[in-house]
Order: sequence, then structure tokens, then C-alpha cells
Amino acid sequence: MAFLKEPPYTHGSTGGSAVVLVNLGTPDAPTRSAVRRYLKQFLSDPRVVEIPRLVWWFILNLIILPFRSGKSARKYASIWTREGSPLKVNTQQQALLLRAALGERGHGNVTVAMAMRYGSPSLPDVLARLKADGCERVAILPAYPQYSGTTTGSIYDAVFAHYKQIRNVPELRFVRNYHDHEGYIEALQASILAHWDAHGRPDKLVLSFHGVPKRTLLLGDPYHCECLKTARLLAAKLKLAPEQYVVTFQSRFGKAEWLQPYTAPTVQQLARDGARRVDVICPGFTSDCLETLEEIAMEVRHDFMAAGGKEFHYIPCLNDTPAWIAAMAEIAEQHMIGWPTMMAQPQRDALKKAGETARAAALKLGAEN
Ligand SMILES: C=CC1=C(C)c2cc3[nH]c(cc4nc(cc5[nH]c(cc1n2)c(C)c5CCC(=O)O)C(CCC(=O)O)=C4C)c(C)c3C=C
Ligand SMILES: [Fe+2]
Ligand SMILES: [Fe+2]
Repeated sequence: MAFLKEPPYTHGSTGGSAVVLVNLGTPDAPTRSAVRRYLKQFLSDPRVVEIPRLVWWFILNLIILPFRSGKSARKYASIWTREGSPLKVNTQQQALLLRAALGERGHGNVTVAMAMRYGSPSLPDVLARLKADGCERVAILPAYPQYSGTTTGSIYDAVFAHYKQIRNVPELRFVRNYHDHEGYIEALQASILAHWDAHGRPDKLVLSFHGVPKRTLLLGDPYHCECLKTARLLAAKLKLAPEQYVVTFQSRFGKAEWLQPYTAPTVQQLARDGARRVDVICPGFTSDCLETLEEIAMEVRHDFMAAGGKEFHYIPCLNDTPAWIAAMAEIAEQHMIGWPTMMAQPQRDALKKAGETARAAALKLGAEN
């Protein structure tokens, strides 16, 4: 992974149009107090926990935050990098490369920014800065391929809440989902095939998505269906027979039933049933983060080996892979149709050169890390 040392969160000169890549968010530090602050903001969102507010206030403040913050901080500490939280470092890198990719496609007059739904850089701060820079058109690109009210819906809430306080609101476009976008599916296919070319094939490929409470599915959230569609399209691209892969859901939170089958027990059962090797990929996460690097690559690996498995491969998220950056550029482009984003040829040539320099610098930093 290539890292960036300095975090300028917006890239490119403002030609009046911007793409904002929005991810979930992450604590500012792997400490108990920073994790507590982050979890408090995240878990106070009524889109995330749908329990009557007063009841939830007591549970959150008297049980969850006191008990979970320290435990989560230790998990964050186990994946923290010199540059910070992997989720933030990856998203930042994606924004920089997306700007270069859009420039190469001619869309030089676009600012690319990154923002977090919870924590920093906060979505309201980033939207305010774009406004101050004279930005008149904003396309919101959530880092979630599958729509869920708990994630994408919550980004919509935050965008509307911010602009509610502003008289002259820019033109807005939202990427709702891209669970079936060919570029996204092909980027996943490319990652998996590259891994298999280097390491051979597993007995079973596990496609592990972040879970949500089962109740949200019954109430009409399309997330589960979109995860299954992603899995079906990906399996078809890889020409996998149904017995060669399984779809699971991870990161259960709380006592209620979440989408099933759960990842950890499924992988343990696979080991008990004689699978020697499983490969796990998390297609619903476009950046590696706590839930992939700690929960899957550490905890679930341990569970599989303890149940008798012999080889566990975690296939990384799309992160800054070229196929994914190209797909993001295409998705953004498709949501900016009609906007004056195209730059004249001499400016495009200069931008291309700048993009190459940025990529070379990023790769050099990556090699040093
Ligand atoms: C990929 C999509 C995600 C969905 C859908 C989602 C729903 C969801 N999550 C929680 C509770 C937690 N999630 C946590 C971390 C976390 N979640 C996502 C993504 C989705 N969540 C990511 C990318 C991350 C990692 C953040 C990072 O800093 O790396 C956590 C915090 C970690 C911990 O304390 O264990 C919680 C809590 C709920 C309740 C929910 C839907 C209702
Ligand atoms: Fe989550
Ligand atoms: Fe987790």
C-alpha cells in the first residue's frame, strides 16, 4: 500500500465542480478517549441504532462506551500505521489518485475531496470549505458499494443537514450504490485472480460483507439483496460453481439477530468439514480498516486455524489498486454528466504529468513503508 505523509484533504483547483469521497470514519488515535469520542458520534446516529433515543442514551453511555472503548482501542492499536488509521490513509490515497484519474480522462476541472461521516475530516467541514472555494456542483461518492440506510442513507442525512443551514445550495448529485457496476466487479475479480496466480486456489472462497440487523432487511433495506447481487456477479466473472464460494456477514454488534450466515462460525465449520484452505475477501469494504485487518485477517484467521484449518488467506480490499481507481473515476464521471468538467488539452497534458509525479511519489513512499 502506498502512503501519503501530508494530508491535504482536497486535490486540484476548483473549476466549480467537486467529487467528495465519503467514508465511515475512524478514531483520531488508537486510544480509549479518542475511540470513545468516535463511537459516541457513530453510535448516536439514529440510522445506525434504531432504539428509542432515551433508552439508547442510557445503554450507550452507561454500558457500551465504558466497556467497549478500551477494548476497541486495543484492536485499533493492533492495525494502526505510522500514518494513522488504515481506513483514513486508504481513503486519502484513493482521493488523490481519483483526482489524477479524472484528470487523465479530461475532467481536469474537478476538485476531489475526501470526508468522513463520523470523525475527521468531517463532512460539514469539507462541504463548507468547498463552498468557500466557490464550488457550485458537488457529487457525493460514498465508499460503500451496497446501499444501506445505516451507511449511505446516513451520508445523505449529513449532507442535507449541512445544506439546510445554507441559503445558496450547490447542485447536488449522489452516487447511491455501485454494487453491480462492471468496473467495481472487475476490480474485485482482478484482485482475486492476482492472488490466485501468486498463491494457488483455495478449497473455498468466502465473500464476507459487513452485517446489519436482520430487522432492517425485513423493513425494506436493500443492503442484503445488493450484497448477494455483488456476490453473484463476482462469482460469475470468476466462473465459480456454487460449492466453490460462500457469502457471509461479519461484525455483528449487540444482541439482536443480524444477517446470516455469520462469518466466524461459517469459517470454523468449513475447517471442521475438512477445508484445508479458505481465502476471505470483503467486497463491501473498498478500503481496508479495523473490520478487515483485525476482525478478518487476525480473529477469523485464528478461529479457522484453531478449528483445524491449515491455510488462511486474507485478500486485501480494493484500496488503491489501478482497476478500482479507474472504476471510481468512471462512476464519478457517470454522475457528473452535463457538468463543465473538461479541461483544454494543454492543461490536460500538464495535469497528466502532475498525476504521474504524484503516483511515483506515492509508490516511493509505499516502498519505504
Ligand atoms: C461496509 C458497510 C458498513 C455497514 C453496513 C455498517 C453497519 C453497521 N456498523 C455498526 C457498528 C460498528 N461498525 C464499526 C466499524 C466499521 N463499520 C464499517 C462499515 C459498515 N458498518 C467500517 C468500514 C468500520 C471500520 C472503521 C474503522 O475505523 O476502521 C464499529 C467500530 C469498531 C468497533 O468498536 O468494533 C462499530 C461499533 C452497526 C451497529 C451497523 C449497522 C446497524
Ligand atoms: Fe460498521
Ligand atoms: Fe468488528
